[in-house]
Amino acid sequence: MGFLALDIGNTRLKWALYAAPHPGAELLAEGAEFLENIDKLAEGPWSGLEAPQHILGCVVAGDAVKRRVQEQMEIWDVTPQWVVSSESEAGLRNGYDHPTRLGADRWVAIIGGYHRMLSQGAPRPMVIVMVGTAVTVEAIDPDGKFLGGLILPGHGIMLRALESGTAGLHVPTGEVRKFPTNTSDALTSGGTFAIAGAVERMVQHVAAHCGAAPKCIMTGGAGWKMAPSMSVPFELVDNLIFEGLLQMAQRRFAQHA
Ligand SMILES: Nc1ncnc2c1ncn2[C@@H]1O[C@H](COP(=O)(O)OP(=O)(O)OP(=O)(O)O)[C@@H](O)[C@H]1O
Ligand SMILES: CC(C)(CO)[C@@H](O)C(=O)NCCC(=O)O
Ligand SMILES: [K+]
Repeated sequence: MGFLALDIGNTRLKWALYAAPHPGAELLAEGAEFLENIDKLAEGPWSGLEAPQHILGCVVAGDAVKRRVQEQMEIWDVTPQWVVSSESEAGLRNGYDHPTRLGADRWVAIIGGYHRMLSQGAPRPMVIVMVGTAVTVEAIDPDGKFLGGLILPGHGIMLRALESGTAGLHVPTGEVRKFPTNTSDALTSGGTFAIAGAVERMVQHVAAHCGAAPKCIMTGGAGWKMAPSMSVPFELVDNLIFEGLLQMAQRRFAQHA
């Protein structure tokens, strides 16, 4: 009854094998690979796994990467399902102008975050931040409507853009400071507070729109680096996308168990 969840981002592929396709299922194995290394999954980390019965993934890295991953899955006799953002799923409504154009990772994280919030008490508005290659900042109302969200360059992209667009900004990573006094600290702090500032604005917008302070969740590979610089309380969640995939899997697969 194993369930393999996949999150294929623009930098890394993250995978997790669960004993069953529902929230709370036991985690049997997990891993992450940079996209350069995904052609070795079948002969490497996946070679010793018990064949999963269901696979559900979200991909934002493009069709070529998706095909490469599907090739690796040929060691098992199972057809993977890939998330496509829709108008509604798992109690959420998608307010995007064109719902299917919303990044699948964003939709899955919204579903995961909303159900995490519901499990903790009375419904609240939410802000969900994913800090990966790109940064996304999502707004959800207490009834489960995704209101809209921001897309920003991630820290790495911001730094590379500055390095390639200027002559004098090639320096090592610095520290986050309120008043940076060297180039390294100025760049690192600039990127960090650009993200923190965007999040703070979204928190204000959601509070004004919904009339209540939002519950805030942060996730993504670089979430832990951002957490100390946030101005409002955040719950840091290790992999919200897996939580969302388990919610979706329960609705798609569990009844056929
Ligand atoms: N000091 C920093 N603070 C915050 N973010 C940083 C810092 N240094 C690097 N980063 C960013 O962290 C990003 C996320 O890295 P990581 O690969 O762990 O995230 P990810 O969630 O797996 O990304 P994706 O899902 O988009 O593949 C890197 O692409 C880089 O932009
Ligand atoms: C914004 C990213 C890159 C975040 O991973 C991804 O969700 C994506 O490619 N989205 C498609 C465009 C959109 O969400 O509007
Ligand atoms: K991601």
